[in-house]
Amino acid sequence: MEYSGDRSLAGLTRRMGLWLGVAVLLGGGAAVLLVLQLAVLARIVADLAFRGHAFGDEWHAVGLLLALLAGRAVLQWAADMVATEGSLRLTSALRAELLRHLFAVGPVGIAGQATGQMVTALGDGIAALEPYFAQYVPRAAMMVVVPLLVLAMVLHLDGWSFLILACTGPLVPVFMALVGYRAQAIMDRQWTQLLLLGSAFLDILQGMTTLRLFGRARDAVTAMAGMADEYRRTTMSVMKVAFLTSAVLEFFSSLSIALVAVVFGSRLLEGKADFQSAFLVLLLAPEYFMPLRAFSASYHARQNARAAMTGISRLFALPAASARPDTHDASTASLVSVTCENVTAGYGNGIPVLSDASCTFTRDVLTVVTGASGAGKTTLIRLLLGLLAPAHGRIIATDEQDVMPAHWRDRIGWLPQQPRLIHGTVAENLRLAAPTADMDTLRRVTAQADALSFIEALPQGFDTPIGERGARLSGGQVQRLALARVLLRNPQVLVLDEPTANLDPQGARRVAAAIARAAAGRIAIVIAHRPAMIAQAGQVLRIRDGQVRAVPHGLECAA
Ligand SMILES: Nc1ncnc2c1ncn2[C@@H]1O[C@H](COP(=O)(O)OP(=O)(O)OP(=O)(O)O)[C@@H](O)[C@H]1O
Repeated sequence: MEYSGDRSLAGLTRRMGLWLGVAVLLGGGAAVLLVLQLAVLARIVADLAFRGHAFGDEWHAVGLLLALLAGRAVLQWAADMVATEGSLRLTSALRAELLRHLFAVGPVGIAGQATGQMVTALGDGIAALEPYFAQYVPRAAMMVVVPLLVLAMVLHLDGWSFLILACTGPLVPVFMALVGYRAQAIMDRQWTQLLLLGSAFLDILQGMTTLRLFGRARDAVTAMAGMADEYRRTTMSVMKVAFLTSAVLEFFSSLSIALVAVVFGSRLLEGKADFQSAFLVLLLAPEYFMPLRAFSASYHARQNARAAMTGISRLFALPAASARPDTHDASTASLVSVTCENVTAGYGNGIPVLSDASCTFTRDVLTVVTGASGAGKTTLIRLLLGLLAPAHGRIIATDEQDVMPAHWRDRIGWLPQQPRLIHGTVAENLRLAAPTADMDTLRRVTAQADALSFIEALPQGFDTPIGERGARLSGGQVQRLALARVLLRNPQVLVLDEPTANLDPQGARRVAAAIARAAAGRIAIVIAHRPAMIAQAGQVLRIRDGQVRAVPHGLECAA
C-alpha cells in the first residue's frame, strides 16, 4: 500500500520513532555508566595516591570499575545495533515505496527523467540516508543527553568548572552550523555532479554503438573524464570543510579543558579544592565534548542525506498515472470488446493528439491500426493500457455478462515495439510472464508464436543464455520470443506495437501468421503498416488528424 505520510528527513525520522527511542535510551544508559565509571576511577586514584590505601584494599572498586566498563560497552553496542537496524528497515521501506511510486507514475510519466539519475537516487541516494538515521540522528540526541549529564555532575563538584563548560560548550554547535551552512551548498553541488556522472555513464553504455559509428567514442571518454575530475574537485572542497569543522571543534574543546585545568589546578594548589573532585572534573571535561566530536564526524551524513533527499523527493513528486479502475465489478467472465468513447488525449498542455476519437475493438476480430508517423497510434495504445488518462471521454471494456470488470486492464498482454529481454536463458525470459510454467506450456506457447523451431535449434535449447537485448537472436526471433512470453499469460486482450516493423517480408509473414493464430478467441489490436499484417486483419483503423476511422475493405494498403 502506498505510504501517504511526510517524506521529509524530519518525517522519516519520526517514522523511525521506536527504534530511535530505544537507541537513545540505551545510549543514555551507557552515558550514565560512563560518569559512574569515571567517578569510581577518580576515587581509586585518590585513595591510592593521597589516602594511603594499599592496592589490595581497592579490589572491590576495581571490580566495580571493570563491571561498569563492560556494561557500558554492551549498552553502546546495543544502541548502535538498534539504530542501524532501524535505519536499514526505514531505508529499505523507502526504496520499495519509491519503486512502487515509479510504477504508479508509469513509463509515460517517467519518460522525461534521466534513467541514470533515477538509478542513482534509488541506489546511492537512499544508501546516503542510512548513515543519517543510523549515526547522525542518535548522535544528535546524545549530544544533548551526555553533556547535560556531565554538566550536572560537574555542578555538583565545582561551580567554576561548571561555568566554563556551560559557556564554551554551546559555542561549538554555533560555529559548526556556520561552517555547515557553507558546506551544504558544496554538498548539493557534489550530489548534482554524482547524478550527472551516473546519467552520463549510463548514456555512454547504452549509446556505445552510436558513439563508435559516429567516431565520437574518444570525445565521450574525454567528457566523462572531465566530469569525473570536476566531481573530484568538489569532493576535495567537501573534505576541506570537514577538516575546518573538526579544527573548530578541537580548538574550542582544548581551550575549554585547558581553562578548567588551570582554574581548578590553581585552586588545588592553594588548598581550596580536593584532589578527587579536581581529577574527576578533568576526566569529565573531555567526555563533555566527546559527543560533539562524534556528532561532528557524522555531520556530513546529514548534508549528504539532505542533498540526496532533494533527488528522491523530486521522484516522489511525479504524479501517479490516474487511469485506474473506473468500476468495482468483480466479474471474471471473458472480455468481448473494448471501446474508446469520444476520447480526447495528449501530453501536457499542447494540442491533443487524439480529439473526440471513437472506436471499438471486438473479440475474434483482429484489428490493425495504421496511420502516419506521429499520428497517435502509440498514444492510443497508451490509453488502452491505462498509461495515459484521457482528458475527455472514456475507455470501457465489456465482458460476456455485459459488465465492465474492475482491473480489466490486468487482462491485457502488451508487446512493445522493442521488447526487452533480460540477461538470462530463453526459459527464464519466458517465465517472467509465468514463473511456474512447466516445459510443456513453454513449448506450446512458443509453437503458437512460431518460436519453437529456432529455440530448439539453439545450442542449449530453452537453456541457452541470451544477452540483455537478445544479442544472440535476430530481430524476428526476438519478436516471436516476446510474443510467446505475452501469450504465456493467456491475455484476453492482445496489444502489439509494430511487431513486423523491422522484419524482412518472409519474417513479417511468419510473425503476422503467428499473431493471426494467437488472435483467435481474443481482442487483438496490432499497430502495423506491412501488407503481410494488414492482410490478416478483420478490421483496419486509420488515425489521422486526431480521429480514428475504419478503412473500407480493399483500401487497406493505401491506409
Ligand atoms: N511522452 C510524450 N510527451 C510529449 N509528446 C509526446 C510523447 N509521446 C508522443 N508524443 C507526441 O504525440 C504525438 C503522437 O505520438 P505517437 O507516438 O502516438 O505517434 P505514432 O503514431 O505512434 O508514431 P510512430 O509511428 O512514429 O511511432 C507526436 O506528435 C509525438 O511527438
